[in-house]
Amino acid sequence: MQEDKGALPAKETFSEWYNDILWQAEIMDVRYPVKGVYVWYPHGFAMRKATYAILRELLDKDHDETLFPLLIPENEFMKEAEHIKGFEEEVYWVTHGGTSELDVPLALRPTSETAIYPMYALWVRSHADLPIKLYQIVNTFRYETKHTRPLIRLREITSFKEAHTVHATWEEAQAQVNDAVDLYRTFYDRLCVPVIVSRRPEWDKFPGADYTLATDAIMPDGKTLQVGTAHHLGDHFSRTFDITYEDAQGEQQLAYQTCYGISERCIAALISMHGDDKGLVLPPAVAPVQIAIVPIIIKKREEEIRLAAEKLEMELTEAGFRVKTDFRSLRPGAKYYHWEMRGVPLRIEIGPRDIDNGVVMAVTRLGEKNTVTRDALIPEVKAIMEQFTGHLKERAEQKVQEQIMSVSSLEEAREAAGKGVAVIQWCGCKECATSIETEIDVSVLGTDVQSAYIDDTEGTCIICGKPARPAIIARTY
Ligand SMILES: Nc1ncnc2c1ncn2[C@@H]1O[C@H](COS(=O)(=O)NC(=O)[C@@H](N)CS)[C@@H](O)[C@H]1O
Ligand SMILES: [Zn+2]
Repeated sequence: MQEDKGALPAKETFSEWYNDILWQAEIMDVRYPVKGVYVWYPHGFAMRKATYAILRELLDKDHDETLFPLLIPENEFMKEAEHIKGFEEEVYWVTHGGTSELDVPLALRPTSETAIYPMYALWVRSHADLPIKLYQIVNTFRYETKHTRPLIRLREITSFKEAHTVHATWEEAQAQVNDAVDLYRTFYDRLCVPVIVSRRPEWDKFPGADYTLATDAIMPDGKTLQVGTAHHLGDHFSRTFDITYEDAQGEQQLAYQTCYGISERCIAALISMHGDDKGLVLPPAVAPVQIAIVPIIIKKREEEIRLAAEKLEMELTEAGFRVKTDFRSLRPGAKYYHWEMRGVPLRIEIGPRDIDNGVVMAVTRLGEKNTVTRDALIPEVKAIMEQFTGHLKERAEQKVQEQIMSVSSLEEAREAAGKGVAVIQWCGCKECATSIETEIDVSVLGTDVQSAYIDDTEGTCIICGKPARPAIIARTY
């Protein structure tokens, strides 16, 4: 890719910064000629690969990965009334095979309940077949009419992890939803992204669910991004798709289900929360390049310095790091700029003086300088990397703490919603929520909030004065 792409906008002009970083750090090419559909650059794709490797590691502990077809026949898609209502405006249809019209139109999966559950009905016979815990990571299609945005609001969701589980009882499904939320917390912790978990209001739950627990990240502009959801489906789908099992007494019972999903919004969140005016700042766990070696060449000792750099790269690679040595004929400063833009957590400089003194200079992406003794290279680099991850977490937690504000009046809530998440007391009824949402142009994100920064005190509703519980409100993506 061409080197000089002009200056990155300052981070506080977040929207411009976000669009530009996708190009400057070679994450996505947004020039593909279909709205809401984008192309992964190799660097972005390597980030996706490392990020989803963490998600798979966590899921594979007690799920199996699988793959269902993309195409869903209309008769199956149209079976569950709530689900249809929720998706009929969003689903793409395939109506022809070549020049001949299909006898049954086929939906491009917006999510895969209606592809998977007819098969679950064939697979589930006895309680011994339960629980089923499967997931797939696929592309899904939603005809989004709101403003589309790379990684945030897509028409082709390229990295849609959807898990679908089947259980013998409502309680077991409830426990699974809680496990799913715990898994999401662990996943986002590994990305150093703080999240807030809450129960979506009834009118905002997943179509066909009993309830939805959502995971929200607070973006630098104060708007929240829903970066994961877990749904208790009750027996709504098992009734519709006849997923029943024979219990120990030989009786036919309806199964209980959950589903939970994450998309590439997880990457949007990690780019946005950690990045700065110089570009990406990536947690080592997801950085395609974890260490950039920059040799400081002087003519008369060029060969020796080159050899020393190659040796460094070999040792660090053998120790399991993802390393790149930059031998390009550019000034060191231009090389620093290049790797900082790509969010490389650690740069190692090696020049003639370093070789003479048996050291290397290790500089983290946050500008922390460490003189590392050459012989203790691996343990010291490992320690610096762990420390760097810790600093990223602290920095993100600090920022999020400033963006959560408990308020006791609508005026204060309006003020807070411009900067982040406002915690208010809400009685839980729709009328009060509607007046809050219309009055100060926010969404009621949810209740039963699980966050270290929000204590669960009782109070009186900000609108009607009735007994209330904490609820979070914010502007959202
Ligand atoms: N148009 C979109 N672009 C990017 N991500 C999206 C889009 N729509 C939804 N998502 C993400 O995908 C997650 C799961 O989508 S969902 O509709 O809430 N849930 C489901 O589809 C359920 N079947 C669980 S897999 C959401 O929490 C959100 O983070
Ligand atoms: Zn009220």
